Formats: sequence, C-alpha cells, structure tokens
Amino acid sequence: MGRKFFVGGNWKCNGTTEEVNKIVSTLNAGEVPSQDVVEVVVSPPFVFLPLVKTSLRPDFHVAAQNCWVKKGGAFTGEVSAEMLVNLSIPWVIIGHSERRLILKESNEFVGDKVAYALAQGLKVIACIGETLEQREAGSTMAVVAEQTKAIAAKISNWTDVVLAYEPVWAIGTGKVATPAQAQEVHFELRKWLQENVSPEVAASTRIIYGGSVTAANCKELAVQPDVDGFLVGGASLKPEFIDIIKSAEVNKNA
Ligand SMILES: O=C(CO)COP(=O)(O)O
Repeated sequence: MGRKFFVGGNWKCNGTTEEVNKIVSTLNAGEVPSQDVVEVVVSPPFVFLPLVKTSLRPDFHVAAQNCWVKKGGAFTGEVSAEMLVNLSIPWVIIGHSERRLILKESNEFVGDKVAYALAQGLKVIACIGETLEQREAGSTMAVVAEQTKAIAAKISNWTDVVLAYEPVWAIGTGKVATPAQAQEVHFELRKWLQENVSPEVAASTRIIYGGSVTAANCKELAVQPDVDGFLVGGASLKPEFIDIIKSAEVNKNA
C-alpha cells in the first residue's frame, strides 16, 4: 500500500499575528504538488489556530502542538482534545522531544495522550527520538522502540497515526541526520511495527523525519525508501517550506 508523503510544519512557540499572516500568505501562494501526492499540515501555537484555520488554503490542514491527556476540566493552562475537535482542528502533535525533555512527559504519559486524542477523533503526529548521549551509547533503537512500545500498548488502530522520528541532537542544531542514518532508524522502526503490531500497520504507517530539515537537504532524505515525509521546525517558518513540500515529487511513492 502506498504511503502518501506527509510534510508537517511545527511552528513551535513562535509568531505574532503579523508574522502568522505573512507565513500563511506565502503558503497560500506556493505552487505545490496535489493532495494526491502530499499531505501538508502546519502547526501554529494554540492561540493562532483559529486564525490560521480560516485563512489557510483548503488543501493544507492544521495541527495543535499538544493537548491534555484526558477530558478537560480543572487543569489550568491545558487545552483538551475535545476543544480541538470542537474547533474542527484535525491533527495534534504529541510527545515532541521539547515536551518530553523540558516538561518531563514520560513515555507512558505520551502513550495515554495519543490514545485519548485518537479516541476523540483527532489524527496524531506522535514524536519519538533519542538524545545525543543515547546515540553515542549505542541505544538509539532501544530508546525509540521503548517510546513506540508505550504508544502501541495504548492503541489498537494506527490509521490516524503518523510516527515522527526526530533525533534530539538534530533538532534546531543545523546538524541533520544523514540520509543513511535516517533510513536506518526508519527501517528498524518499520520492522519493529511489523513484529510487534502487524505487517499491515508496518506497511501503511507513515514514518516521517524531523531535525534540521531544509530545502537544501530534503530531497536526499525524501528518496530514502522508509522516509515518508518530514516534520519541519525552523524552516517551516520560511518560504523554503514550499520547496520542502515539493520534495514529495522525488519520493518513490509519488
Ligand atoms: O523539532 C522539529 C520539528 O518538530 C525540528 O525542528 P528544526 O527543523 O528546527 O530542527
């Protein structure tokens, strides 16, 4: 089964109304392959979601960057999955390394969040990835398998999940994984899904790469057989995001 190329733009905690309007104008004017070839999702901070949703071209979709682990209520500062559904926000990013490491979200907490968001009808970009220390210790696969296992333990349907492999040492550092490094982990992750979930889920689940993706390096990554797209941080705030979306054309499934 073909896996449609997926390009996500994670704007993180950036932007003013003026800057958001400018990014949206650039995206709206961009010439990109059709929705049959690439799925594009941008993720502004919560406060800009309604603005982006109403002003963004209809072939691009929006994602929240997080949501609460269960039903909303007395959880000051949190935003619930129900609220996202109420606002017709289709996607949510869960388990980004910045939340795992800075806000101490555990594997189990991330697994619970993914399960709750899916149960509410959201589609999930679930993030995993090792630190530099873990890579240097040779435990990359053990770490990402453990993170994936905590998600797999809580869900039974992977249809609405995109798995984002984002090595922490490559995020915001300008130090992109080599195509071989990305392919190796994506291949192993797919094998893990095959052995621990099912061959069908392994074949159909998109595994996307994130960490210093730019217009300059996206094509060599996009041609890798197990790289099904990207989750882009810094470059998603710039016009070059359009070029990254276009790398869908070099992907083998295009
Ligand atoms: O964290 C990322 C996307 O979620 C990647 O960020 P950068 O593209 O800025 O390295």
